[in-house]
Amino acid sequence: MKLDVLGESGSLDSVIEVCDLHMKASNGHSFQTILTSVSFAIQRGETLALVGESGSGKSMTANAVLGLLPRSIHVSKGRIIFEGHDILSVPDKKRRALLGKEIGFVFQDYQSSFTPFLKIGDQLIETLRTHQTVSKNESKKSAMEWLTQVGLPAERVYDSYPFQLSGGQMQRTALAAAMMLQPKLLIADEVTTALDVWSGEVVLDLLVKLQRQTGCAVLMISHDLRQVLKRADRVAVMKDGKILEQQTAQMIQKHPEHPYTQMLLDAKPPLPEVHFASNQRIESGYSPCESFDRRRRKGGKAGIC
Ligand SMILES: Nc1ncnc2c1ncn2[C@@H]1O[C@H](COP(=O)(O)OP(=O)(O)OP(=O)(O)O)[C@@H](O)[C@H]1O
Repeated sequence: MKLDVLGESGSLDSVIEVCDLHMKASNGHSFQTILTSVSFAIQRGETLALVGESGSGKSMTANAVLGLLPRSIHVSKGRIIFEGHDILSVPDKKRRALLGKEIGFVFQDYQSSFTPFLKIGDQLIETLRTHQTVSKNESKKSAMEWLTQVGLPAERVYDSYPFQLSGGQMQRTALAAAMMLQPKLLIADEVTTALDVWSGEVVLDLLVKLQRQTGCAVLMISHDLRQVLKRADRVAVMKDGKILEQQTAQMIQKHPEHPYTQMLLDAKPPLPEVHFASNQRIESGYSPCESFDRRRRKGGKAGIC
C-alpha cells in the first residue's frame, strides 16, 4: 500500500515520517504508556538525532520503525511512513524486504551483528546476495570496496572471523555491511556505547562521511548530546517518552528552549580531540583506537591488524 502523504506531512522529500506515535507496554495485568505523541520527519541526506537519558524512549521509537518491538509493547496510535509506505500496516514480508535493503541499521551491540563461526567475507556476501541479484565475484568486489571505505584492511578483515576483530573494527564492519546495500535510511542506535571514546568518534565520523557520499537519511540515537551536536542537522530531545523540543543542532546549542535541554548542555564534558583520520587505513600495527580497545577488553580477542 503506497500512501500519498503530501498534504499530511507537507513534504514529498521526507524519507521517513513518524506521525503522532504512541506506544504502550503491558506487564500482563495493565498497560503503561511509554511513548506519547512522538513526531518527526527526516529528509534525504539529513541526520536527525534522538537524544535523551536512559529510558526516554529512543530505542523503542527506532524499534517501531524497524518493526522490532518486543511482544509486550505495541503501537497504540500513530503512523510511520517510509517512502510512502505505512510500515506499521505493510505485510511482514514487505517489511522484511525493506529491512536491511532500504532501512539499514547499526546497533550498539556489535557482537550480535555477525555470526561468530562464519568469516566476515562470507557474511557480507550473503547479506548482499540476499537483497541483490549479483554474482559471488561482484559481491566480493563490493564487500572489499566497502571495507576499504570504512578504513579497514579489506583483505584481512574479509578473511577474518568476528572474534579476530576488535570492537572498533567490528563496528566499522557493521557500518560497511549496512551501507553497502545503499539504504535510504540508516538507523544508528548508540553505536559508540560499547567502544572507547576514540573508536566511537572514528565510527561516527565514518558514518557522516558515508552519509555524505550516499545521501541517505540518518536517524542517530544517543544519550550523548555533545556527540550529536557535532554531527546532526536537527536534534530532538526526549524525556519520559516525549519529545521536549526539536530544533536544528545550532539552535539547540545556542538557544535551547527547554530547561532539560539546557541541563544536558550544561552537563556535557568536553570531548577529547581525535587526530585519527576517519578514512585512514590501518596498514600495519594497531591504530591508537584499536590498541586502546584491546587493552580495554581484558584477555579479549586479538586484533587483526
Ligand atoms: N521489553 C520491554 N517491555 C516493557 N517495557 C520496556 C521494554 N523495553 C523497554 N521498555 C520501557 O520502554 C521505555 C523506553 O525504553 P527505551 O529502551 O526506548 O529507552 P532508551 O531511551 O532507548 O534508553 P537506553 O538509552 O537505556 O536504551 C522505558 O520506560 C523502558 O522501561
